[in-house]
Amino acid sequence: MSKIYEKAPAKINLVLDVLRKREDGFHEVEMIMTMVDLADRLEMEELPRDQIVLSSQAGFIPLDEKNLAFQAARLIKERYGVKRGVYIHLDKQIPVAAGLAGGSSDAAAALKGLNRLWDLRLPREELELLGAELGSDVPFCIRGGTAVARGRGEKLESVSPPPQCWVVLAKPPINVSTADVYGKFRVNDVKRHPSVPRMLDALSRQSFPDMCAALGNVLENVTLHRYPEVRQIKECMIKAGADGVLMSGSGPTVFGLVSKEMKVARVYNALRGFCKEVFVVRMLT
Ligand SMILES: C[C@](O)(CO)[C@H](O)COP(=O)(O)OP(=O)(O)OC[C@H]1O[C@@H](n2ccc(N)nc2=O)[C@H](O)[C@@H]1O
Ligand SMILES: Nc1ncnc2c1ncn2[C@@H]1O[C@H](COP(=O)(O)OP(=O)(O)OP(=O)(O)O)[C@@H](O)[C@H]1O
Repeated sequence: MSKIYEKAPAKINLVLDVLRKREDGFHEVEMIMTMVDLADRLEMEELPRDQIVLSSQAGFIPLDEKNLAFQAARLIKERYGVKRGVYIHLDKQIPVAAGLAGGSSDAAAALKGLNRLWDLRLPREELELLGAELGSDVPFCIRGGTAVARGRGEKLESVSPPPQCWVVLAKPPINVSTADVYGKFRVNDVKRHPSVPRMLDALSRQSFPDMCAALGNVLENVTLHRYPEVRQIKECMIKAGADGVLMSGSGPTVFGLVSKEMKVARVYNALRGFCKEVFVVRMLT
């Protein structure tokens, strides 16, 4: 029986701005997201019975309907009346509740993989619409590449990829709930909104220094205020010589952009003193 494999990469937010709180409780955002080369891997295989079964080597994530990959499989199966079963093995590499969209990317990979396994031939736009039902970051994870995201994150416009560089990711041992961070966020407290056009200009000119200067995330202050260790990680990365440093999503992962290979080891080693989960990756361009 044939197996299908899908990679589920992590995302970082180069820009995350919040414009206002909406009537439906979500926030109107303006973000620029891009994928990095740290990925979960999903293996999908037909089951002889009509059931969704999920397994993982990671002991710390739910494997039932609370898992976003499970929810994705159930959604596509029910929506298109598929009467077949699937066994999904999730090789989890992306830290959980980290601001790296790990669960969202698993859901996206499950939708893409099952579209192939069950020969549904759904166009990408339809998968993105399905993905939006599972979470605000899922449509971007289906699209991949680099994109501006608006609305609650589901309205996408693909843009130029960032200039190539090293990305050091550091996640302190705390789990941050996205709902909590948005819940504590007050748009009137924002002193300076990051500029999406400025970042787009840096990307279109492939200017690494200008990209670093245009980084910005308005959720950072909420998480930094609550978790001083995130602030310490930022300071440590800057001191160690990272060229641009920002918290990703609602945190707590902080990423540092580094252009010169000889500087990467210094940043990595400095961070290892603070937290166990440190990764050196490349942008997925
Ligand atoms: C922080 C980011 O990861 C940045 O990319 C996203 O904005 C959040 O994306 P996500 O984790 O896929 O978010 P969802 O699962 O859709 O929503 C989780 C919770 O975050 C809040 N939320 C999320 C997205 C948004 N635009 N406004 C919100 O207020 C809502 O309280 C929601 O209940
Ligand atoms: N496939 C999955 N992988 C990781 N966590 C999952 C998954 N499915 C459900 N979860 C649950 O979702 C919560 C958030 O996990 P996730 O890793 O997606 O957060 P995140 O990286 O902060 O996402 P985002 O950046 O989109 O806000 C965790 O509490 C976890 O138990």
